[in-house]
Amino acid sequence: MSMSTSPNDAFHHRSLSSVEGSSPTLRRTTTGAVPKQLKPFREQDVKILLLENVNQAGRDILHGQGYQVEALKSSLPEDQLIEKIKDVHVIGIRSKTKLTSRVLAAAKNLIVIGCFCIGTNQVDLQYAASHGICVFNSPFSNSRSVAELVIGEIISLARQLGDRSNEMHQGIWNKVSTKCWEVRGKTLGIIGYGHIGSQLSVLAESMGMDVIYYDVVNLMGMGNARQVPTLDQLLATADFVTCHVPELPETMDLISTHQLETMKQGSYLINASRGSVVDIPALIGAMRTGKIAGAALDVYPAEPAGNGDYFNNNLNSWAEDLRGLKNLILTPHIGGSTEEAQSAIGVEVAEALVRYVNEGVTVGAVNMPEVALRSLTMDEPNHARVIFIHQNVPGVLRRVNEILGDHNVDKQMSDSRRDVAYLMADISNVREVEVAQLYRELESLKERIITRILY
Ligand SMILES: NC(=O)C1=CN([C@@H]2O[C@H](COP(=O)(O)OP(=O)(O)OC[C@H]3O[C@@H](n4cnc5c(N)ncnc54)[C@H](O)[C@@H]3O)[C@@H](O)[C@H]2O)C=CC1
Ligand SMILES: O=C(O)CCC(=O)C(=O)O
Repeated sequence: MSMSTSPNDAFHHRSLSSVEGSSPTLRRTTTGAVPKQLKPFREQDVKILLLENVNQAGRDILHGQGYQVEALKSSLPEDQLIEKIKDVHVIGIRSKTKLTSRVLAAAKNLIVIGCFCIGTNQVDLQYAASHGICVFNSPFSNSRSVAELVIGEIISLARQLGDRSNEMHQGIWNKVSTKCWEVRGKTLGIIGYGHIGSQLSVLAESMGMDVIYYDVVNLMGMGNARQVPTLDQLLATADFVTCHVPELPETMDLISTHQLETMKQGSYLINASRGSVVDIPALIGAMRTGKIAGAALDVYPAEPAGNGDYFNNNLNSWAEDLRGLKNLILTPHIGGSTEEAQSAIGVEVAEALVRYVNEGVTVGAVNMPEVALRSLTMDEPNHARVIFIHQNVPGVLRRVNEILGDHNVDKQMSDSRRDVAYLMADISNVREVEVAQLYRELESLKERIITRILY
């Protein structure tokens, strides 16, 4: 049975008591009616693959639905991923699993991807959308954790804490104050003033720093922070420069030789965004000359799939040069790795996946139009929810409404995003045989990407 499409399986509703006991998404509607769980499938038929050690809180929510959940601690190399993804309906990943068009082409049953992180650059979002695969992420559950890590790094770099600690671990007492600074009164330059950048701005000002930021969008500064018109102006003014932009073609090597030359003598660079944003060989050169007095890197162009002694020249050709530098903090992509962030992300993304699988709701999706209708309730036993993902071309809605026309459409919503449109309609008083007929008719439309009927 293909869970994404078939309405033909036996009607299957859990008893109310078992639903209430287990469902984290169960809530009363504003009228007090209990939402009906919409399922054309048995929960145990829904196959979910979770990679990269998704937090237990998220796993519990998915297990609680009765889905089949396989959770692995690390990511998978492409060929193994292609094998594994073949029969799953849902995949959950973090930042390391690359869901390329090649991988997604093998995922014949996949209807939804959960990125248990902020970044979605690891997924071919357009390919996914054009194949009706919805993608969710957690847009800000780990922002505070990243901002706090950066605050720790600013102070650590200013005081050369990494070096002093390493020396003490080797038995060396090296009490120095030369080129060690307070951060009070220094200028922090934030590149990318989104969720993380703006949170960091507030924390930095509370330590007495002046904050400037550069962003491609005009944004209101928090507190006394000021937006500057060019990246070069930020680089020439800031004592500490920190990057919080997404991975995009425009942010590739955003900090390279010219930008490092533009920075102040003896300034510091932090990158906890994506490894492609900083040209690391150029940074190595700038640190060797003393132009850059210290740096902190949390992200790298190539990162290993799991934990182990992988940070060497086989992974990135310059890794051993980096490891030899002074006042350089290297962390293994832990910006969002706190208990608080991981459990919040686990809950947020798992709930979005459950809402999508069970109710077809796309609110919060990063590659699909956002569509929601209020939940069907137990008071509406013979209602069905039609979900029709289709190419966004003229005439489709007319044909869909011709098919739905013999039924009472209680409510309907449709929206589009680029080439893909998403229609959701609740129809009342339908019999199972009619559901199957509706399904067949919608499937026969040439613009159809995915049809799902939930009841
Ligand atoms: N190290 C880690 O563990 C983590 C890393 N991240 C990375 O941090 C990035 C930023 O996260 P958020 O602040 O939540 O994203 P966000 O989307 O809230 O903010 C990004 C900001 O960058 C701006 N921007 C885009 N292109 C730009 C450019 N060329 N120059 C200047 N500004 C530009 C945007 O206008 C936006 O204001 C994420 O995309 C992700 O890659 C996120 C979480 C954890
Ligand atoms: O912790 C993770 O797996 C990834 C964090 C990250 O880079 C993100 O949220 O974009």
